[in-house]
Amino acid sequence: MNVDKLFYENLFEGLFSDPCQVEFWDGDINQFGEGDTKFRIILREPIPKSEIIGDSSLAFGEAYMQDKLEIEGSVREVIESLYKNQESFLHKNPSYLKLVKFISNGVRKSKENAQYHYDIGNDFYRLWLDDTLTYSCAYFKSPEDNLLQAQKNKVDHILRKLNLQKEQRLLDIGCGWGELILTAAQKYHVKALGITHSQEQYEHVRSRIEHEHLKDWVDVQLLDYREIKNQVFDRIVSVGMLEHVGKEHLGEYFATVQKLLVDGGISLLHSITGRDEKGTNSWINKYIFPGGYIPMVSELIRQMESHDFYLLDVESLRSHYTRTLEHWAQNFEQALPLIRESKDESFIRMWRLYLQSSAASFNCGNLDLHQFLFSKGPNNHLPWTRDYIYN
Ligand SMILES: C[S@@+](CC[C@H](N)C(=O)[O-])C[C@H]1O[C@@H](n2cnc3c(N)ncnc32)[C@H](O)[C@@H]1O
Repeated sequence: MNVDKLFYENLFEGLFSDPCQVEFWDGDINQFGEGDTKFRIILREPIPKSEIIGDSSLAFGEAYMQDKLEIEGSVREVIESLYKNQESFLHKNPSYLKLVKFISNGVRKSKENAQYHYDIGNDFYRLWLDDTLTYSCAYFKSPEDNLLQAQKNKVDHILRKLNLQKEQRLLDIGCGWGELILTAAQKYHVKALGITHSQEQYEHVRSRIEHEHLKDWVDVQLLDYREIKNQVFDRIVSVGMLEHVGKEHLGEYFATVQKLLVDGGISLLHSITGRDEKGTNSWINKYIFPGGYIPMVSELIRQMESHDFYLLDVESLRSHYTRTLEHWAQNFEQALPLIRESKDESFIRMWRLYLQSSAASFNCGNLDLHQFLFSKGPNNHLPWTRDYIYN
């Protein structure tokens, strides 16, 4: 028997928690696990052993992108089947435990990283996000909520938590396509500033401000969170942006919020959180979110304490992110004929893997989503119960 095949057979043996088949490049088919096969992996050509040993996530992710590896069945189920067998997965993929390399996300690098992900066409994002182009975990108050409703629920939920008062100044760090700042100005009559690194988001928000006649209330600027000078805010919110900051810069993020918030001011941080210090997956880091780092809850709470913030409330929305990703992944597949007009197959396979593997990670609990509410110094004006958020 060919030595390469033995390597693969050892690798796949006991790797998945479900029975599956692997079809090799020469037509040989191996069954792993007993019972009805849940999925089938087709290796159209061998992936070099050195690549798998060096970094299995990267090696298999790239093989999938390049169509050297095909999956018959659900991509998400394959990844969940891996994650559910955590011990065997880690034993066979020691490279997975490597700590993330030091990443220096200075202002210039952060901008470059953000533009890599976001400036690939608003038309592309329009095809699979909801109409408000909200690109973060939604909030499904009822199982019947569609994605648009759930994204609006999320924005409302956050704005309620912030306990906004008329004429207050609100800063949104990483405002995306602007739904939160526009809604805040319309519903609560606050003065809102949104910042983003993405040129395309910036132009979209500017045109929404114009169309919705909100020039006196809402502003958007192309700025890094470290570039805001000579201004203070009563409320600071950041939704789905901290994941871009990087482990080495978390302190800088909290120091910035500390500097920009008035005494007694309130901030809400909505971020993906992880369960170990690895912080990110190497394939995701190379192809989807360069410079990204998923912090642990404990790291964030330590940062809040060392920057003298008062933690008010923490909420997990993990299952809501699984469902959000299911919506995005389904919209993405439905939009494929249109996506194919501007994107090639390797891009499509890359995004499919990103959306499906993220859904698997949230569903298996490797990733979570937390909203943290905290104040600069004690705030004695907030209502005494959480009723103000829910009523
Ligand atoms: C996942 S999107 C979330 C957008 C929006 N908050 C939402 O919920 O739809 C992340 C946002 O963070 C912004 N961003 C990333 N790095 C940034 C930085 N260093 N300074 C300011 N904004 C940044 C991106 O430009 C993008 O707008």
